[in-house]
Amino acid sequence: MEPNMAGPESIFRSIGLSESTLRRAMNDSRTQHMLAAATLPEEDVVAQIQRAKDQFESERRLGPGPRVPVLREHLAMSMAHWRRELQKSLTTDESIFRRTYIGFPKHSSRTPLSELAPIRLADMQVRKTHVGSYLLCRTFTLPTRLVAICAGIEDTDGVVQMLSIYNFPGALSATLETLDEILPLGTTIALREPTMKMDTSGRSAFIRVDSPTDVVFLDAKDPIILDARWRTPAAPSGLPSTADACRLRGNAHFKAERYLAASIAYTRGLRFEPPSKSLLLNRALAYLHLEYYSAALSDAELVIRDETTEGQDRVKALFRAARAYYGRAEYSCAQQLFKEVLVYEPGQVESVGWVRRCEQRMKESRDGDGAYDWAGMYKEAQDSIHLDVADWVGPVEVASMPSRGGGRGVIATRDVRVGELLMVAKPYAVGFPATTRETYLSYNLSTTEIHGRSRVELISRTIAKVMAEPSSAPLVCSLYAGPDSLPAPPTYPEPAASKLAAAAGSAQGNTATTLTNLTLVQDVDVLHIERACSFNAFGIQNISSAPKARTFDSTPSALYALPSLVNHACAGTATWACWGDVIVVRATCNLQRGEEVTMAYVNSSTYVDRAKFLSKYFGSCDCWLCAQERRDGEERCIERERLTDAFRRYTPANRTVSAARDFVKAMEATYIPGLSTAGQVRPMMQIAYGALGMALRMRAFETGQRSMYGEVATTYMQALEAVGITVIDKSLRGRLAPSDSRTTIPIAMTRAPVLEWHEATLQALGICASFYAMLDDLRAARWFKAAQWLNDAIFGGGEALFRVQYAHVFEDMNISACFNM
Ligand SMILES: C[S@@+](CC[C@H](N)C(=O)[O-])C[C@H]1O[C@@H](n2cnc3c(N)ncnc32)[C@H](O)[C@@H]1O
Repeated sequence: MEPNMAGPESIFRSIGLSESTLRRAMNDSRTQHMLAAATLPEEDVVAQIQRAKDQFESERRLGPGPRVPVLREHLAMSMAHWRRELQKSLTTDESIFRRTYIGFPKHSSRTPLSELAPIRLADMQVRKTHVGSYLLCRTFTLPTRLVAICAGIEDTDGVVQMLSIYNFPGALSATLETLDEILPLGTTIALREPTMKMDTSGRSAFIRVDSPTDVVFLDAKDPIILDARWRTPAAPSGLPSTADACRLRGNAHFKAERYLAASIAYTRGLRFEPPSKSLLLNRALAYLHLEYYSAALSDAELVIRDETTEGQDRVKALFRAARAYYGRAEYSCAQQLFKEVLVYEPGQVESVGWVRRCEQRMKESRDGDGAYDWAGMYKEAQDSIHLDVADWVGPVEVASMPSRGGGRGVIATRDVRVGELLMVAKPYAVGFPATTRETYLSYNLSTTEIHGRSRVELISRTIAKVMAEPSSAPLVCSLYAGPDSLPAPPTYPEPAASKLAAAAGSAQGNTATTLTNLTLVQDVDVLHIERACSFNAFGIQNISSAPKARTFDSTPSALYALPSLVNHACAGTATWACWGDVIVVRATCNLQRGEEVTMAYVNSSTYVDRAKFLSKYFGSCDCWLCAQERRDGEERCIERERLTDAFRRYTPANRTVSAARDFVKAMEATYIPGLSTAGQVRPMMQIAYGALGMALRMRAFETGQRSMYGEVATTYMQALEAVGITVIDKSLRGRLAPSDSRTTIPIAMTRAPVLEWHEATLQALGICASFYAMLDDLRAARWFKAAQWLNDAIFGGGEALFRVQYAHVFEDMNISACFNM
């Protein structure tokens, strides 16, 4: 469900570097280093990952060894150096490339601090996770970051070591101001079951924390701190010492859109003056921006419950609580509170708007397909990746599928028609490709892939959400995490689809104080989350934007709940499309009750391409299309890919009718009549016929030979047949039966095209345009309807969506009049 790698050109395009930055970057040694890594041929990526695996294995075999001491001054100097480097990279145009590994075994503590015994740095060993122990320490340097947040720490004996905390919420791409708020000088922490490792140079040791929940931020009044005797004096933190000063500091962060830093500053303020309403209200707002809705709700409710709260404070608290409920998809509760705001401030424009939005969301989650404004969503997705719509679960449920990894799948709960809506799901979390100068290369040891920033951010945001919305943790825990995952994924029927869907939005039972003290209550298993992302993440190709080249970091990466339980089939019984970050699944054929809902994880016509992609997730695909193509033999499949690549490399001027005819002929020759897929679904033939149709259309247009359009129409009909569409009326001229009205559709409305649905709609429009050019308005109108039906089967939305989606095509083909025919 993720894009493949591509060459440097598309990588740079996907990173979004400007020409000037690109030129500068090309002269930078780190760029060359990144290019060398990112454009490695597949075998080299595999080899690099194997080397990393070997290194982990040899460290495991070597076993624990003595700690490598480090001098306080040296550590302080290198921290200061890395901090300067970070500052420089954040304030200059320099590009930075960060390399990280995911998917290797790592520890996340599940034992509460109170049940752990203290350990000192001097008693720790390298290559060891100190299970059963905690390390009390405090930072004696300012923090910096590479992929992880780093700082120098000392224990009560004054012994020092470097600390690296990976996956801290909000720390990816954090500025120094945010880092200084998370880990200011003199921060006292307890590290649960810490791991000491050697760095990659093999010269120095450091403490590596993978799960941010293993870091416990200690309050000055904590018994552990009260009992501690430090050999060295604490470094002055420079933090404000009154609630009001913390509020001002938080407000400054808030203004600069550093919402995590703001929330931490407000939290510090609340330690001085616990019931401060303004601090609670401000923090609730910061949490809303961070999408930590349960935490926001908890703060707002504290203010609401206080009987002395009145006036603007009450209005703000009600409004923020309502926004939090809305974020948790509890639209009815949200609406009730927005209405309460209107009691205090009748006609307040914002709340009036929100009441309406709640109404619309409730309608969507109740009524499904007809309640969504598909055309509006399409337009909205052109400007914003985040769409505001409700989830909807249609006639589907989770079922036991023992032969599939994870043991589950999704089935229809009743008979379903082609094109019927099956589910609409908002993402659990989304990560975005690099837009700044900071680029990530992440080597995945579970799937032997290379990822970019989008995957690194997805993992980090998933961790943050599990921490901020603890009630959603079971959802993430239950996702399939690959064959090596421990513990094994839960067996069917738990958790059922409805529970998964509910957990995605609801936060019942949350303590909702997750970030209050920066001590996070929900333990996070980072390895499971990394692996769950590996096996369930979707690469978002927004239907409203031009398709992007598949590179290691070209598209946002998202995690969904119920859609993650749908198994793969290249010719699936359903198809998925992303409207912004919202995934919409529809049936591609008529389904009987109990029939499995499957969809293609990778949308490619070529068997070779699909097989390569899927082999990383599960052996080979057993869908009927792959079985058919395998019968043709690997050589022919490779030949089809070669022919397609060769034709695609032609310049437009060279894509002549005769070149396209040769392409069709050569492609036909790869199918053996009788033995192979001849006469059945042949997605590669759609490409060839599509190319010929296009070449013929260009020729007809250039020469003005109207008679040529007949062949254009026939060729496009053949293209449609190649993707499984039954063309009922292939006639090019002559009278149609009197019953054949303009609205009679000349194709069988029994299944959507296999794989290349967008091409199929364009080809049906090409047929329409051909009849229109031949002055056959009746056939043109009928093929126009066929194109709309093909689009409807995949996207729904009827004529309204068809109009916005293909407006430019109607204009280009000069067929806009067909709407009125
Ligand atoms: C996104 S999950 C799908 C749901 C999964 N079956 C579960 O129980 O959670 C993807 C994993 O399901 C399994 N799977 C999906 N489609 C499959 C197929 N066609 N053949 C074999 N395994 C498949 C693979 O193990 C794959 O990595």
